[in-house]
Amino acid sequence: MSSAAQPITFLKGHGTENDFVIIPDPEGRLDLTAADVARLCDRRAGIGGDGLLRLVRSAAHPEARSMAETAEWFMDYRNSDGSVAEMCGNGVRVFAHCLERMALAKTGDLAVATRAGVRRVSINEDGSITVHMGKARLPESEVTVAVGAREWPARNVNMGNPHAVVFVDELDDAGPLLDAPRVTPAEAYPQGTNVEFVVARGPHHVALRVHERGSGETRSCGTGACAVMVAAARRDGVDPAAEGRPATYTVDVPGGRLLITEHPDGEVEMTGPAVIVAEGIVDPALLRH
Ligand SMILES: N[C@@H](CCC[C@H](N)C(=O)O)C(=O)O
Repeated sequence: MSSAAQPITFLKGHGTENDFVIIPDPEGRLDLTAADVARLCDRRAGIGGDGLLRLVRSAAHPEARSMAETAEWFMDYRNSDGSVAEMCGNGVRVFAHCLERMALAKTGDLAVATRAGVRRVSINEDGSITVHMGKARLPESEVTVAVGAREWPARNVNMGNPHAVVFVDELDDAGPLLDAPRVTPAEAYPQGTNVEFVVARGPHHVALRVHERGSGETRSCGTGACAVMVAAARRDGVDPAAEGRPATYTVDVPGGRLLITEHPDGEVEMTGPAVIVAEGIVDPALLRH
């Protein structure tokens, strides 16, 4: 059934102010085009969001069917320009919170299928949510990020989706980030990348700004915070695999705070909030274009 033919129920939520339009579509009946997603995420003409989370049963989605035995639910994540991304760290917390609120999951543990694979999620008693984000990959490629006339060396970190992590003196050094930073060489990121600018705040404590692929500057990025934690740890000479003990960093984002732990086996765990702020019905006219 086409998305424009029927009223669509939505929720609006955020994780550290990385905000999402959430569309429950358990049986995978909606065909949301990139233009539909961009309309829904438009902050003036639509509902508004950095991205869109569609809740679909894994068994009902061709990209997730193979994960259906381990994870009942698939997070179909799109950026606000309608592009598809492999993973969204803040999104997966909001996704799990939404399942719990809709009585589709219980407090405790659940598995969520994503394009980057299955992620284990724990809904904690205090309302915070912990996600096992998988292992960071650190391709050795030399990468440069430039904004206007300034440029910096960057670390290439992959958390299922791509990141270029830049250490700067001040978070304002990169200016207003109205356009995507230039990242070279282009071959390091064949599908484009998210870019994080990072400053140290204290021992095991950093702060970031992020320009997201497909969404622009946002107030938080969960996968970005994980990429930053791993890059900052290596920069500080901290390597849990070599030391045999986990390392935890506090990562401040413009919209709040995330706690990120890297374990000796390389697994990265993220804990942070998830909030639902509204529910409603989309006027089908919004998607008639
Ligand atoms: N905000 C997200 C990341 C969303 C995807 C990203 N823009 C991409 O294209 O990879 C997060 O919290 O991780």
